[in-house]
Amino acid sequence: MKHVDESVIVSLCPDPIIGVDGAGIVRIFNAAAEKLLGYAAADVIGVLSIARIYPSLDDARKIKKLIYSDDYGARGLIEGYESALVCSDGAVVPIRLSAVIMDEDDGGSIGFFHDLTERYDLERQLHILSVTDELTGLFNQRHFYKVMAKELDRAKRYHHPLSIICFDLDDFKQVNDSLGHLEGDRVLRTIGELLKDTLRQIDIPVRYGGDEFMVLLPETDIQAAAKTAERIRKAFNTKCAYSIDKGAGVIAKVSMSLGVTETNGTEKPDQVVQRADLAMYESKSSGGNSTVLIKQHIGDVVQAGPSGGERI
Ligand SMILES: Nc1nc2c(ncn2[C@@H]2O[C@H](COP(=O)(O)OP(=O)(O)OP(=O)(O)O)[C@@H](O)[C@H]2O)c(=O)[nH]1
Repeated sequence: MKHVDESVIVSLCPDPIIGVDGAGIVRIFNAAAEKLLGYAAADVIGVLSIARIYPSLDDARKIKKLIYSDDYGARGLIEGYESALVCSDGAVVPIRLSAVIMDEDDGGSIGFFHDLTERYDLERQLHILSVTDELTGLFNQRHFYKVMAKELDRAKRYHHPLSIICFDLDDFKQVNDSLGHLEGDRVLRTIGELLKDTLRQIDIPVRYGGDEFMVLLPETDIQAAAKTAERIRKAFNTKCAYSIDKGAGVIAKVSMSLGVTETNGTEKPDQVVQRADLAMYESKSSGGNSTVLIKQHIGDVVQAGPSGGERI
C-alpha cells in the first residue's frame, strides 16, 4: 500500500474522532463526527469546548479523571467507556469511547467514538421481548416475579398496601373446541386490550399462562382492588359475551373467576400468589363469573369470610 497521510485516515474513518487541546478545546473533528453530531468542523475547531458535547459537566469531568487514572491498565488511556454525546439539535446519542493522551505536556487527547444507537435499540427490543407475552402484549410470568419482589419490598418499606388480582377464564376450552383456536386467541388478545384500558399506569397486568392472568396493584388496598376486579369482569362480559351450545341443552357461558388479595409486603411472592389463586378457585368452584376476596393472614387468623373468602 502506498503511503497515506494520517489526516486522510482520520477523515476517512467511519467512526467519529475528536481531538482536543489541554484546555479541552476541539482541534480535530472528522467527517464522521460532523455527521453524528450535526456540527460543521469549521464551526467547532478552535471554538467548542469538548465539555459542551457531553450530557453534563460531571460526565466531562469523569472522563477527564478516567484518562488520568490507570483504570484501563495505564495512565493516559480509556478503552470502551460507555457514555453519551449531545448533538447540535439536543438529541442524545449513546457512544463507546476510547481515548489516549497525545501530548503529556499540554494534556491534549484524542477520542475515538462509536455510535451505540443500534445496539441500544436492539437491547431495548430484546428486553421488551423478554418481558412480554407475545399474544396479549401483557407482561409475562418471569417479569411478574421480578416486579413482585420489588413491589413487596416497597410495600414493606413505605407501609403501603399492595394488592393482586388473579383471574382465570371459565369454560374457555369451549371457545377453542367450538369456535376454533383463532377465536380463542382473539379472546385472549381482547383481555390484553381490556386490561390496558381498565388499569392505571402503575398497575402491572400479566398473562400468567394459558387462560390465567395476574394484575399487581401497587399502593392499593383490597377493597379498591376488588372494585378494579369487578370492572374487569364486567368489561369482559360485555366484550366477550359468548354462549356456547355444549349439546343436550347445556349452554356454556365464557366468563371470569377472579381472586383478590392484599399484602403488607412481609410475605414471600408465592404466599401472596397462592392466596390470590385460592380466592380465584373459590370463585370458580362456586360457579365462576364472580370476584372473591381473601385478606392477608394476621398470625393464623383469616380476617374475612367463612372459608377465608368474601364473595362479591
Ligand atoms: N386459543 C388459545 N387457547 C389457549 C392458549 N393457551 C391455553 N389455551 C387453552 O385454554 C384452555 C384451558 O382449558 P382449561 O384449563 O380446561 O380451562 P377452562 O376450559 O376455562 O375450564 P375452567 O378453568 O375449569 O373453567 C385449553 O383449551 C387450552 O388449549 C392460547 O394461547 N390460545
